[in-house]
Amino acid sequence: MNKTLLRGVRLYGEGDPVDLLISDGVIAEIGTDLADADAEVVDAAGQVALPGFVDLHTHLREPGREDTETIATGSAAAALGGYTAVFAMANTDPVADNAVVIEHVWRRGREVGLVDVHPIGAVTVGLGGEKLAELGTMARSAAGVRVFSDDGHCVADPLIMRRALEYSKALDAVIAQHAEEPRLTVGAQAHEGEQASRLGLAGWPAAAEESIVARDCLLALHVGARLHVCHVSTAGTVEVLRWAKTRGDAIAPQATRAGIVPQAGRPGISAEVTPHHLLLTDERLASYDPVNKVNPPLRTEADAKALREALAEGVIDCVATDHAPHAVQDKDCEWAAARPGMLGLQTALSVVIETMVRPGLLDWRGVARVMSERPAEIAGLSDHGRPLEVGEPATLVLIDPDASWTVRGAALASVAGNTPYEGMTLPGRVMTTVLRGRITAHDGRIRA
Ligand SMILES: NC(=O)N[C@@H](CC(=O)O)C(=O)O
Ligand SMILES: [Zn+2]
Ligand SMILES: [Zn+2]
Repeated sequence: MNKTLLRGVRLYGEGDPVDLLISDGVIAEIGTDLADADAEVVDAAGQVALPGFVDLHTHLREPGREDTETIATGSAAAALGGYTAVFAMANTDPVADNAVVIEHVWRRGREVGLVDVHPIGAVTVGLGGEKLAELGTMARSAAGVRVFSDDGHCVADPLIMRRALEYSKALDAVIAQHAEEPRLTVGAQAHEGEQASRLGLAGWPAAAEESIVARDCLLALHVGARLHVCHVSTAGTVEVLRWAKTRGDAIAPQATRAGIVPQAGRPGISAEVTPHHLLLTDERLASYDPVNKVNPPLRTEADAKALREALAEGVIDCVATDHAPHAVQDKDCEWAAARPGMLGLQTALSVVIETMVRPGLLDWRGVARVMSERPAEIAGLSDHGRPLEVGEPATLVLIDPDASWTVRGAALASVAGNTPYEGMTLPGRVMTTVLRGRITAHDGRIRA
């Protein structure tokens, strides 16, 4: 059966409920009282339909750390979280800095088939920050890489960063930067501020992020290339982005006159925020529980508030999970020895509802924008983040907006269980995820 009838959904949470007939991977009909004898019927009364989510920042850990996540388990977590496409970061072992590793991740993602897995290529060889990786070879591989990042590490050398931006421009790609001036974060354990002083933890100053973001925006504007800022965490970064985006719009014609042709089509400077930086703050560090350790660190309530407002306003373009599974032995240990990172794929939507929808900062159209349309646009995906209209790909998610659930790390699909939301009851539930007409997850279960 290649037909599915979704009954009683509200498109973007707006208007009266409609039925959606999916046939051969596309939305074939939208109307009321639709019927089709051959279709599988999904009763979705009262559920909100949005385009499938796109995560620009996922750590799938394969190859190398399959004891914490695999492409199969990470894809399952993604589908259960409402995602139809994820971008897999390059900090695997071996590093995805060449076409062989890239094509392995790409092929494995397709074999699993629950979500479109797009490998991100490393910017520098071995994430070492010294020598550019062969971006062109990765771009021309079967995976057609269009996002490059050394995430986990900052491309700290300004000349390497400039060259990376120049090459990426020629390849119609984007450089996603983990903005952290490494000289300012040597030994850092927590956001530099009152809480870190109280707890005796070495500080990670906001300026370590903001200085790199400012530098990279200037470089991207100078060469007319595309820059994407990963996991924005401070109010100051929001101010820098606001300035750079305004300047980007203003100087584009001048740049063209000076012979610098800006990369066409997609946004020049873009940025993401994680669900955990929207909801959690360094108040949580008082327990010294490393489940709260993440890079960049949890900041203050004033920062979180600025991030929520910037996301609502569009200064921050999208939500990305930075889903970062870690083994028990790397989390269940003393704070200083623990690895930074938290799970995010299955909790992202609920955290966005809690922090953005409930307080009235975003409506469901806004959720579609920050979790699907904008990330798809930034990465240049043409078949995700599409409007829910007849003839468009049936790549979508159905959400029960009134449900709530209690997070249990052990019950999540990831191999690892390091969720900071353990025991928390969060609003909204992903009911069904559909990828090109195929149901990948339904009612909390994967459909293989
Ligand atoms: N976010 C994290 O704290 N950790 C990430 C790396 C990264 O995103 O910088 C990881 O790979 O574990
Ligand atoms: Zn990072
Ligand atoms: Zn990351």
